[in-house]
Amino acid sequence: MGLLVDGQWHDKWYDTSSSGGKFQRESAKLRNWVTVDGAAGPTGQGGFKAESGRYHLYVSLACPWAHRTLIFRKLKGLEKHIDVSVVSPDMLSNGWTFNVDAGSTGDSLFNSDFMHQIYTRHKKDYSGRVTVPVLWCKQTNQIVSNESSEIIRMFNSAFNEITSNHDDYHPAELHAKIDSVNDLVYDNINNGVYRAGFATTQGAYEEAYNGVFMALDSIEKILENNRYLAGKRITEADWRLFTTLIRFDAVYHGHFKCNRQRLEDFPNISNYVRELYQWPGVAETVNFYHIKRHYYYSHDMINPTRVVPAGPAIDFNAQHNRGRQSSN
Ligand SMILES: N[C@@H](CCC(=O)N[C@@H](CS)C(=O)NCC(=O)O)C(=O)O
Repeated sequence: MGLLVDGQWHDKWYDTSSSGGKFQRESAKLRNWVTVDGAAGPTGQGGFKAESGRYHLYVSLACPWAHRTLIFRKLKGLEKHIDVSVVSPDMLSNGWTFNVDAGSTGDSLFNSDFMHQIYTRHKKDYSGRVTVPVLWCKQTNQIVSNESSEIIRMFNSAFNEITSNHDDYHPAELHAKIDSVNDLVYDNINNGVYRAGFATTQGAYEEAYNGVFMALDSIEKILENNRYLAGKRITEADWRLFTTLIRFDAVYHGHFKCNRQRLEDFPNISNYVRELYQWPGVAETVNFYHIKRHYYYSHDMINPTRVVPAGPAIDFNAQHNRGRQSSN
């Protein structure tokens, strides 16, 4: 684990000493948008027109943020149009690697050894964390975006004319609702589990832990009367939550100490996560070997023996009861 400073790799864990033991996530720095006609998006530069074969996605199958982009690539029929390289689950002194023996597909564009080489290929003297996902433009040889929440919005709409898939997971009439659910889920659940797991003081951990379960209790209530988080219709808010939920009992409950309850103990959430897991194409994006191996093996300051737990045994293919809610 580390970061680039003026293009040089430094092996360095997150510094929580100046923040009272709190983990603070660095915001993503590369924020251009692929658009239908190449016009600039809400942030960054223009020039990235949606075209088949022009973009490449770098992901980890362990990472919940990268997982969102893989799900949208599936749901939106983009597999033929956007190819993918998968890093190894082991993120050690060189950060993410393309070590094929350790579970990577290799870097199919440049045959690089390390993900940080993709960032320095983009900009020789890049400074910052080397995160996945990354959307790469093969035509201009640069990173378009390293922000998953924006990559899924590009995938949701920019390629519709190419794929003829007009499914919309961010419909205009639900923007406000989706934003409010996303705020609750991002701070307290998606990032909340990391804030609990990477906290280095008791107080910072407990604050994050309380947020995780406050938000899960709210979600459990929402799902009592609504099939999905924004009502009747599945939206990006559901997929953004799903990638944390599917990892929860396997990793966040134990490794990140989010252990008031397992998700299996929440009747609505546990059925809902099964419905989403069983959604066509989605199970293929979930890889529990990469998920467990990454966290338990890479974070040796949390788990110094690097022993990866064998369980839990959970059947995500079991029948769910969703669809019986009075949807509103
Ligand atoms: N804001 C980013 C966050 C991505 C992120 O933090 N990815 C993690 C993997 S789960 C990572 O690559 N971490 C490496 C690091 O922080 O050095 C997004 O949502 O795309």
